[in-house]
Amino acid sequence: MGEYRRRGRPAGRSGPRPGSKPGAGAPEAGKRPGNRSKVDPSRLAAFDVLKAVRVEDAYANLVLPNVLEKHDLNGRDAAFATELAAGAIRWQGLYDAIIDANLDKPRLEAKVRDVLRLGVHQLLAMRVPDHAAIATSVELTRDRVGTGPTGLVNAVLRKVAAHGMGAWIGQVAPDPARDLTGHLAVATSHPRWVVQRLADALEGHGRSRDEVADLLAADNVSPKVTLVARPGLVEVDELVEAGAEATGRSPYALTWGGGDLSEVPALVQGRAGVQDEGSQRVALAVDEAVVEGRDELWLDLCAGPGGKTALLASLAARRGAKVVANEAQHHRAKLVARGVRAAGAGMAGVLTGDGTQPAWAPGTFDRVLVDAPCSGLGALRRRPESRWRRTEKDVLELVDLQKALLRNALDAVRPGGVVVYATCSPVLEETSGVVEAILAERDDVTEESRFQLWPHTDASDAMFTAVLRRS
Ligand SMILES: C[S@@+](CC[C@H](N)C(=O)[O-])C[C@H]1O[C@@H](n2cnc3c(N)ncnc32)[C@H](O)[C@@H]1O
Repeated sequence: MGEYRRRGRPAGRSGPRPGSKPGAGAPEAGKRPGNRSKVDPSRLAAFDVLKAVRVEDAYANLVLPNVLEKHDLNGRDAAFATELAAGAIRWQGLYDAIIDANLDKPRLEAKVRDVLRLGVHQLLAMRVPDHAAIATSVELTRDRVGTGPTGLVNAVLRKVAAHGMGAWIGQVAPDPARDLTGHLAVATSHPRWVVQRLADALEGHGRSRDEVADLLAADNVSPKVTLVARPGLVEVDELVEAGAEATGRSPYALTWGGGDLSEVPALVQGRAGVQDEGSQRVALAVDEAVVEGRDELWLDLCAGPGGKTALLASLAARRGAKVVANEAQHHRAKLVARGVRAAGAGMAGVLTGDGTQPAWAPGTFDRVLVDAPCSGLGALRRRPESRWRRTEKDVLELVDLQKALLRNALDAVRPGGVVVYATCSPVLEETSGVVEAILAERDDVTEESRFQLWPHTDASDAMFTAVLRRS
C-alpha cells in the first residue's frame, strides 16, 4: 500500500488545512487532456478498486496494480489512488456511521456509498481541500452512477466537511465510559467482534487488554515494505547499497523506504524477497530449534504462496538439508515453485496435496513447519478489506482444520524432530487453543517455546509461533 500520509483534523474544523494549497497532493478533476471523463484517473481508479472488492470479492492489494496500469497512473497519482482506495476500505465502518448520520433515508445504492466513502476519506483523512473533495465526488457520481444521486452526494459531503474526524467520532461512536468495545469498534473502524477477540488475545497471551486501542490503531497504518535477504543468496550489504535499511531486529530483515523494487537485482532474481519480519521470525524458529542426529529433510506443510519456503530453503541449504513444500491449492503450489527458484539448492520439491491426507510415511521429516490457514486477524494492516470479510463463525470453523494439520505434522516428524506451528492471527482459539488441545491428546509431544508478536510493539504482523518436539 502507498505511503501517502494520513492526517487527522482537529475536531470541529472545516475548510482547507493550514499550509495546504488548493488541490495539494490531490489530482484535480478533468486534469488530463483527452480524457473523456471529467473525473481525474486517480479517483476513477480508487472507485474501480472499491467496486472490485465489493462485487468480485477481490483483494485490494492484488487488484491495485492492474487498476493503476489500466488508468496509466504512476508516481504521486498512483500513491494518491492507493491511499484513497485502501483508506476508504479500511475506514468504511466509521465512514458508514458518519454517512448514515447525514442521510434522511437509510437506504443507499452500493455504488453511491462507495463514492461517499471515497469523499469522506478525502475530507477527513487526506490533505484534499473540501471544495475539491466534494466537486470531484459529484463528478465521480455523474460518471459512474448517473446524475440522479449527485445532489445527495453533494449534500452529504457538505455536511461531513463541517466537522473534523474527532468531532464525528464523538458524534457517532458510543460513549467509551459506557461501552468501550463499541466505542473502539467505531472509532478505529473494526467490527465489534474483532475488537473483542483482539482484546481477549492480548490478555490470553500475557499482555494487558488496555493495549487493544494501540493494536487497533496499528492496524490502520499501512506497514513499511520489509525485505528479507535470503541467507547464502545475498548479503544484507547488497540491499543496503540498493537503498534498504537493516531493521536491527532480525539478521535478514530490512525496510524499504520507497523506489522501484523491480530495479533491485536481488529481488528480481529471488535472492531476496518482500516478507514481513514476523514471517521471517517463524522461519528462523524452524531453523534455530536444536535437532539432535539426522537433519536432512524439512517439510513446509502449508506452503503457498511460498514466502517462508524460500527463506526455509536458503536456511536448510546451509545445513545441507532440503525442504519439501506442500500446498493444497495447485495454483498456490505453482507460486511456491516460482518463488524458490533462487533457493533450489535447499529444495527437494513442491507437492500439491491436502496436508491432512499425507503423501509421505510417518516420521519422514526432521523439521516441519505448519503455517496454518487462519483468520488473518494479525495481518489486518496489510489487507484493508479483510476485517469486513471474516466472520466470527469462519474463525471458529478453521480450528478443526488447524488441529488436523498439526496432528499430521507431528506424525510426519521423526521422534526427536521439531514441529513449528504458526498463524498470522493472535486469536486464542487458533493459537494457544490449538496447541493446548493437541498437547492434551498426545503424550509424545512437548512444547519448547512460543511467542506472539504484535503490530503495535514489534513492527510486524501478529504472528503466533509454538515450537513442539516429538519425543
Ligand atoms: C497462511 S497460508 C501459508 C503462507 C505461506 N507459508 C507463506 O509464507 O507464504 C496457509 C496456506 O495453507 C493452505 N492450505 C489450506 N488448507 C490446507 C490443507 N488441508 N493442506 C495443505 N495446505 C492447506 C492454503 O491454501 C494457504 O496457502
